[in-house]
Amino acid sequence: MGAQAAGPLVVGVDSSTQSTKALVVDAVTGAVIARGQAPHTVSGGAGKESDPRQWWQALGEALAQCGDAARQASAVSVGGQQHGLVTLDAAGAPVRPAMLWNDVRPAPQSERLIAERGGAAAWADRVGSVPGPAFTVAKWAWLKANEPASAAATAAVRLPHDYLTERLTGEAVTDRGDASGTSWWASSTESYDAEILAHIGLDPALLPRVALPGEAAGTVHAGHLPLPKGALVAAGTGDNMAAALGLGLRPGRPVLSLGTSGTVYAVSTHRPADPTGTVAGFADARGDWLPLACTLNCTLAVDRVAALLGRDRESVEDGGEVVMLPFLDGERTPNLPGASGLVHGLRHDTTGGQLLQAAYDGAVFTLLQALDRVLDADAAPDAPLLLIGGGARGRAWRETVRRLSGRPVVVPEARELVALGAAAQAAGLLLEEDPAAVARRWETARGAEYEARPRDEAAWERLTATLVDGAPLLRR
Ligand SMILES: Nc1ncnc2c1ncn2[C@@H]1O[C@H](COP(=O)(O)OP(=O)(O)O)[C@@H](O)[C@H]1O
Ligand SMILES: O=C(CO)[C@@H](O)[C@H](O)COP(=O)(O)O
Repeated sequence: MGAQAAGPLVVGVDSSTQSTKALVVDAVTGAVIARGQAPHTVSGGAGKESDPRQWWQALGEALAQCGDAARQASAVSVGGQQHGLVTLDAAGAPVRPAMLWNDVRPAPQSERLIAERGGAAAWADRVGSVPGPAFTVAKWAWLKANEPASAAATAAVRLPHDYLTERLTGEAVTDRGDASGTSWWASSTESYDAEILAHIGLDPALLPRVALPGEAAGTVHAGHLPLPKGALVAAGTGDNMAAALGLGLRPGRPVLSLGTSGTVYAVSTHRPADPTGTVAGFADARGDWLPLACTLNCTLAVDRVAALLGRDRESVEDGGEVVMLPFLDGERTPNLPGASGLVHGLRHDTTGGQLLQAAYDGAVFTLLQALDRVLDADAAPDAPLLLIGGGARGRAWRETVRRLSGRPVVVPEARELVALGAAAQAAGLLLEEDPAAVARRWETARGAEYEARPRDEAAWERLTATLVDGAPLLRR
């Protein structure tokens, strides 16, 4: 147990790629009273899949670690990894494992869908995003083409967070934030797009209701989790939208998140529609927008390079001119689903530490390249970057971001911003307040500030040139 509670308790959940994290939080002060975490298994190889039942089990374990505090909660909310395709049969059991956001097998379906419905600009204009392989629409098309029996047996389609919300409440409910990562929810109309659903042969009756911002999904109905029956359950949202809530973000404040995925985003008052597909035009959980770019290769890729080199993740070294594009899983930003890692400029005197630093540089470069596209007129050009996610705890990550961005960086003290954002959503529901205002009251964005350093232009140019010159290899 952590601090003593002064107000009612709320639970915030982050069901992300690698694990479920649960926080019990004082709704008035934001003090974290208890926390728990339990791991998930992700399949290796070409496909990335997880069993949704394991997320539910992990949720139970993480809540159990919170002890009595979870049993006293008045409201709960679940933030979850975006885009995952959860297919359930008529009894609510998974037809097959969920296909995750980082599963690049639907690349051919993504290309076909873009071409069949007027090209990239038409998609961006209509739904807000160009549907790359990450988007749920491409995953459903892959399932129809490759496993028609599984598609035919599907009686309900869910995203990870609303699968868990439904198991908690018995209600089929999602929210605009996570729905905007499907590409069958259109940002231009803020509703499911009947024409796109007809095009991919998905019956709208299989989808959950989209709750309005601030609306409840229901109450806890299942007795088998350590949560009080009847506690309020908020609609929940995608993990990046939850982190935006958790930081109490105002429009124009840039965030860089270093986790299983790398993401850069900012809240915007303008509906995004990037025809290049670099920026996903997500909705946020409140009624604004969340333009975001996401990479597939972030902390796991750099940790893998460190392991290959037999080095601790912090033992980087300056100098040399070696460049690495650590696209171990293919890449989403830039859209190179078939790519693998590329090293250029290796010399006899290149050290292991320099090679590891090159992996950090490559991972951070791809995110920062997308940042300029993410930021719009709402953003001040020199606004400090909020650095979050597991990687934000690492010195090598932080110093790489400072050296390649040329911006000041703030690392919030609060660690679990997705779970905190879900907790703020639950508190907002309970106290009838704006969840972002709740998070600002909790001062979740407070943290150590690091001043801007001049950008390392030479490294930036080497990375840009390697990406351009390496294109034929990366596109294979
Ligand atoms: N102290 C640390 N320094 C650097 N990286 C860290 C540290 N602690 C955790 N990480 C990295 O954070 C990653 C997990 O980040 P997290 O944001 O929790 O993941 P997820 O995106 O699945 O929620 C791990 O893959 C690990 O590489
Ligand atoms: O696909 C995206 C964003 O579009 C990812 O950010 C996922 O939402 C997975 O998040 P993490 O497990 O890294 O938190």
